[in-house]
Amino acid sequence: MKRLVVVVNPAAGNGQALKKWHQLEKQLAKPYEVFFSEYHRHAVEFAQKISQDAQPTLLVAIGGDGTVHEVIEGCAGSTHVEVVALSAGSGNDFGRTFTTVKSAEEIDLLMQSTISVQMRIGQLSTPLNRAIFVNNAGYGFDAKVVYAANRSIWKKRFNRYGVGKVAYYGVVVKELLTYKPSSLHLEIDGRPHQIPDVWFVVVCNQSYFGGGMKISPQSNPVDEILEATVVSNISRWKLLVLFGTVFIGWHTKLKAVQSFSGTSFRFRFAHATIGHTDGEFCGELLPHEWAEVSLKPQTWAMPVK
Ligand SMILES: Nc1ncnc2c1ncn2[C@@H]1O[C@H](COP(=O)(O)OP(=O)(O)OP(=O)(O)O)[C@@H](O)[C@H]1O
Repeated sequence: MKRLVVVVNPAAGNGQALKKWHQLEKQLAKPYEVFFSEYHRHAVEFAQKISQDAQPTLLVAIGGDGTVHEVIEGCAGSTHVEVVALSAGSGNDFGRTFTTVKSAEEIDLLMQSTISVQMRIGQLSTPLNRAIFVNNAGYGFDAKVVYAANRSIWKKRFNRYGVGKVAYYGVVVKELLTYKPSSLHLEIDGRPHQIPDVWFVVVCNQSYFGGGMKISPQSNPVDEILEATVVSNISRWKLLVLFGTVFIGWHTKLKAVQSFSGTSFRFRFAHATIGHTDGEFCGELLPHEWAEVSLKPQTWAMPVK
């Protein structure tokens, strides 16, 4: 018999996760355990503990991409812990590709199921940092927006009134006006590419990033390859238009957008550039330091109904 454990990030989706949990707990059949994360990466520590027990477990992560990322990181490599999300964040890119649940009935079905699939995890290594990603890892303009938005006092203030996205768009415009593109040296399975004037590079395990933008339409988390999208040599205002076309996947036709596929990526920038994995800040890459991205031999188990 599987054990049911629910992880709730009370901060996710501006309190949406907590609301969804309160609705769910009224319908959920006992027994179950519930855990509330109290700080950044708390859910990693908890999922690690859970995966040390030998008991087969279904872990339901209630939150956004950051919460799902932390839970999967904590139990990566364990075959007896299955992870499924109940999307309650502001972006929820994970749920656009991977299985999610919405109700107690769906959780009940997964509790009875004996089938799960192994999904691959991406891995990012820099001289100072090592991180996993489920959705994508990016460096440049997009990471700068993530970083600035998460620290914006306006986001917190606007969030109180449920309009946090207004602050987010404000950050996008500010970064659009001030971000300085940098040249990129990118190697894919050993093949070198020198690309000047790069706004960002994002390596994807699935298609979506930034809350529904189909940045990498060909990415499929069950294959053995990753795709990198590089946006370069484009004016600030055309970049804004490009972000509009990303939602429908038309950006790949633009000259400023290059797509590459492979199993192992290495890159470095001429200027210090910050990065993210699954929308979580993952540190700065100093000029000429290498970042390496590959598919990790490890996997995480996703339950099947
Ligand atoms: N109790 C807590 N208080 C504040 N932050 C927390 C707490 N628990 C976890 N966190 C952090 O909250 C951050 C945001 O979580 P998450 O990404 O799930 O929500 P979101 O940002 O609303 O959604 P999305 O990433 O889909 O836009 C994560 O970095 C996580 O580490």
